[in-house]
Amino acid sequence: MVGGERDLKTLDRRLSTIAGHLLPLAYISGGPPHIHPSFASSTSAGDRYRRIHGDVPTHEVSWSPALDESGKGFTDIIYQKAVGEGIAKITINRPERRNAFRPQTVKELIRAFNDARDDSYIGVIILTGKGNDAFCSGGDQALRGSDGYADYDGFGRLNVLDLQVQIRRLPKPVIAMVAGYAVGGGHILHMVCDLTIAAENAIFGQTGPKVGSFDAGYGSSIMSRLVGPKKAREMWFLCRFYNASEAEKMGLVNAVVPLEKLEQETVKWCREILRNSPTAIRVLKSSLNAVDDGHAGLQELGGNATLIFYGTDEADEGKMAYMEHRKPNFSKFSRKP
Ligand SMILES: CC(C)(COP(=O)(O)OP(=O)(O)OC[C@H]1O[C@@H](n2cnc3c(N)ncnc32)[C@H](O)[C@@H]1OP(=O)(O)O)[C@@H](O)C(=O)NCCC(=O)NCCSC(=O)CCC(=O)c1ccccc1C(=O)O
Repeated sequence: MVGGERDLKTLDRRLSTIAGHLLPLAYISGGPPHIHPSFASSTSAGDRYRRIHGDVPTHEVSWSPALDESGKGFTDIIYQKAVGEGIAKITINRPERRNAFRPQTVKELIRAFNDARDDSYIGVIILTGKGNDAFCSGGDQALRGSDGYADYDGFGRLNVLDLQVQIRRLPKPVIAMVAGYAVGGGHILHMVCDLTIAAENAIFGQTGPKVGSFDAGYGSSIMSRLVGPKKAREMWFLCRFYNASEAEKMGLVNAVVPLEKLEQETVKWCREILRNSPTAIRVLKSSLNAVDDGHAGLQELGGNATLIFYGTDEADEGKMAYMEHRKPNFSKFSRKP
């Protein structure tokens, strides 16, 4: 093949690739056609990715109980890991209180999230609530005192704020799996998760101003990002509840599925993520949070750059020179344009 012919073929191939990525006209004029998330696919039938990888498996997941390094059990949560796949599931287990959290609940959640972060086999974490009535109804109002929420030791705390930061900084995707109520501090917990899969019976909303509370941190700023400043004011000022399909339209959730399919669909999303590069996912999570998280967000993103840089010969040359008491030879590394 002569040069010109080859160039034309390359151009033709590139044009068809670009065309494949463009939205169909119907999308642009009338918005996307409604595809039930269960049937939505990451790839079009017959494309190369699908031929190589096949469909995302939908077989039933098998959970086994998990502990953290302390070996201590949990009372307020259930911590599980999927057998043979990198998924952890953390369940708030106070259904008699609509999964309201107390300081003990939050301490246990922090322990479980820490463990899932440290376990290199785990790539995705699901946060959910026990039963079908509630994901989480926020702070346990029966334990609220003048200095926060107090349980065993009598000291008031707002340790759920530490949990929110932990979820944001955790370098693995966290998926909120919501059935029933996600209200008050429970609504904020789902918002700080990376993705939310909701059952058709899910109900979302803030209640703080009704019960003399508010979250002026992530609960306000992240919400404003998710649903827009006007809608965020509506949610906080009026304290209305929104059903799953309203929440989906507002951009609060990624998908709405029948209640009986909730875990199956959530696990499918986990499996789809687990097929992808963990480092790409890690850096993307920190970059998607970076602007909103200010210096802490940049620090997280910057830490990822350092982590990746340590894997290069250039960084290794610096370390080896120090260890061998010699000058580093950085001249062999190009100053890339
Ligand atoms: C969730 C409901 C809408 C469910 O209604 P329904 O299905 O009819 O059930 P009920 O009969 O109301 O509830 C069953 C049972 O559970 C108890 N319960 C439910 N929620 C709580 C709760 N949050 N605290 C304590 N107890 C709760 C309820 O009393 C019943 O018990 P009985 O013994 O049978 O009476 C509805 O239950 C409801 O509206 N719940 C209250 C929701 C709420 O207002 N939550 C608190 C919002 S404020 C908050 O979460 C602050 C949290 C916080 O820590 C914080 C502080 C400062 C900054 C940030 C944060 C933060 O981000 O979290």
